[in-house]
Amino acid sequence: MTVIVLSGPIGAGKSSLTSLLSNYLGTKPFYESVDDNPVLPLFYADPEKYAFLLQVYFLNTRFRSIKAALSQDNNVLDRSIYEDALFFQMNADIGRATSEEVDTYYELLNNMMAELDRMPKRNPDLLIHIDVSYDTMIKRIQKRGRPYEQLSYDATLEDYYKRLLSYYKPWYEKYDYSPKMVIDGDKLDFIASEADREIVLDQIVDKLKEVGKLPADWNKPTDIELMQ
Ligand SMILES: Nc1ncnc2c1ncn2[C@@H]1O[C@H](COP(=O)(O)OP(=O)(O)OP(=O)(O)O)[C@@H](O)[C@H]1O
Ligand SMILES: Nc1nc(=O)c2ncn([C@H]3C[C@H](O)[C@@H](CO)O3)c2[nH]1
Repeated sequence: MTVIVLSGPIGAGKSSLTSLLSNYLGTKPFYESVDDNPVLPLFYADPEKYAFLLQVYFLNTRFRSIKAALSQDNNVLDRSIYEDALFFQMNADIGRATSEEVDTYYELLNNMMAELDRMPKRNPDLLIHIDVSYDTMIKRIQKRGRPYEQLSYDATLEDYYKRLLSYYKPWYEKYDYSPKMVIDGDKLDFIASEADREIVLDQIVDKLKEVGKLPADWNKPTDIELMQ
């Protein structure tokens, strides 16, 4: 049984790959709460005021998801608790958190991670990081069309998104909770191209085999459904 966590910038394709992969492997998907997240629009309207609240909201939902995922041991998560501090630290670095909020956040996060350390299954089996350039990221954000994420809503989002991207490389290098791999999200269009879809799924299956986590009873499906 496997627990796979995905990572990557906004619009990289994590939700899309989560649905594809969970169908392909016959596992359960866990999606990040976005459209039902009441704090997200508040954050984009007034980031200084809502950065801490939004982070606590995400941290709480991510803690719930990773605990359920590790307990059930047969899942794909479209973003996980391991990425939470990347967002918070980046927002803190641009002055959107007081030092008391920073201290409280890290204390809470450390408490949660210590809880995970006490679980029978403590870590995921694989991290799949989707790497995208700024151009791809912005195209996908436009394609998906959430109003408050558009540059036309707030021109300063360009800097925010570029800064966010710059935090991912060091984060990925440091991540050591499980084996990891990168998917080239600029080159491989696993939505529109069936050939690219095959390549991405083959890469993931090969990696799962390499780390001894491809379930022995798994059979390659003949028909890959995209549940979008
Ligand atoms: N490889 C791809 N090729 C082309 N379009 C894609 C690809 N992956 C995702 N998309 C499209 O880009 C948009 C964003 O994708 P998705 O919602 O999966 O991203 P995400 O990484 O989950 O984003 P977020 O971080 O905001 O939750 C969607 O409209 C999706 O159809
Ligand atoms: N500030 C902040 N912290 C997070 O942990 C976080 N996780 C996701 N997001 C934002 C990015 C997309 O708009 C949208 C969907 O990913 O939610 C976050 N924003």
